[in-house]
Amino acid sequence: MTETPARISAARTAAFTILHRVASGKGHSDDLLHTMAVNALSSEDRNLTTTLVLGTLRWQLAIDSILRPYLQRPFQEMPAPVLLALRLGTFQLLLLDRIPDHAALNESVELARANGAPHAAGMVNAVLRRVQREGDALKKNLDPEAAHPQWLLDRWKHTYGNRTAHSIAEADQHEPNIPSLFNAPENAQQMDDGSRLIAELTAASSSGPKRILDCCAAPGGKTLVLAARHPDAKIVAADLSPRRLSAMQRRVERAGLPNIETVVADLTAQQRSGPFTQPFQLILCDVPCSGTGTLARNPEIRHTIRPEEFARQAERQRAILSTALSLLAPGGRLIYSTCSLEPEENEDVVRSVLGQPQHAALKQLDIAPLFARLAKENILSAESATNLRDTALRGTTLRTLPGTHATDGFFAALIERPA
Ligand SMILES: C[S@@+](CC[C@H](N)C(=O)[O-])C[C@H]1O[C@@H](n2cnc3c(N)ncnc32)[C@H](O)[C@@H]1O
Repeated sequence: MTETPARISAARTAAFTILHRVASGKGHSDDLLHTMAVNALSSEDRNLTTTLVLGTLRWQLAIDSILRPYLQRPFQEMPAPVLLALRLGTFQLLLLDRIPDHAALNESVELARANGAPHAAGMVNAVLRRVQREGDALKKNLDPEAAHPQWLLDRWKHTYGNRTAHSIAEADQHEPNIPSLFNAPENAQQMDDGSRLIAELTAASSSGPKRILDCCAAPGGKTLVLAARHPDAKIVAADLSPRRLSAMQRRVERAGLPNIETVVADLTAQQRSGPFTQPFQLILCDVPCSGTGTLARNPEIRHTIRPEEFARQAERQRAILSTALSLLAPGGRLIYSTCSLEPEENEDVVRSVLGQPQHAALKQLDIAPLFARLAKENILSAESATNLRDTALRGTTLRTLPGTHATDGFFAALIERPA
């Protein structure tokens, strides 16, 4: 983190540094907001840093369309620090009521000056003063839809209808919901409700499995739920990334769970050796995905994602699902899940893989009865279970939607290999 010049607060310096790294493709906001440098800030500064980073990234597209007519040069020709200072300043002026205008304005000018653009300080000052003056009119144009790429919004409108697409866009502009879906917290692990729902549905889909496979396990939140629900099972937690898996291994050790074995493996390739020689009665296949259901939590995804990405993701997802299904024991069950809103990564993947001749024996089951089972085990209230059954199903699959449900957007399909 760069040193804080006297006239710039620690929070704004930290936010600027993180936004600069995100814009240069040098890290994800979520990781960068949890570094030692940020943890060393006071809790007030840490909170402000988080608000500034996530808020600016969430509103960036709408802010850019406000700024564009005020600028004499196209964005591409503008030095990154100038653009970032303008975005940060505009975000505070238009969207953060508790920040005094003079702090938002002056510190943004100083940020541009201190980060290699002293010549642009006058311009940043003039543009932000205009934003301040015209603030009331500009605020009316801050539409959540304008904060998303049009092509992505059009996809959601096509898949879910205009009204639902609008509520997804609205939900993306707010802090994610605090976990509240389940009756009791799980292991005091920080886990969002959508992720936990996937883990609980997986655990509930099988009784007394001897061997469980978590195919794409790191950082391991769902594995820990599976271990808590099936303490007598042997759990193999596989992941391609040694770095993510070793962080997971430390988490597993802290939780004191000897029944989890972590293993580095590429599940796009068939696996026959080591822990994969015996089949599994229960498999979670929580594949890597575009993450379009998590834009409130991961706001920058909307700035980097491209339409052609879904086909690339789907190719890898089909390969992983196919490997996982080949490891499923007779009578065994598998949950395929993503945090993507795109059918190409969800229903289409399941349909395509189940259509392959080697998987002809497999059957897709209705996921709905699992809600009742979670209620029966007092993991969900009866009311939540009924509500999910009535609102979070698309055909036989789970489909949670930001704005409709108090969770990120998750998909899950249940597959069985008949005994
Ligand atoms: C959605 S995340 C899994 C989250 C995890 N299930 C949890 O709840 O904490 C997807 C994971 O898949 C892993 N991955 C990506 N490609 C893989 C592959 N070919 N084989 C196995 N794991 C892979 C990534 O490293 C990442 O950790």
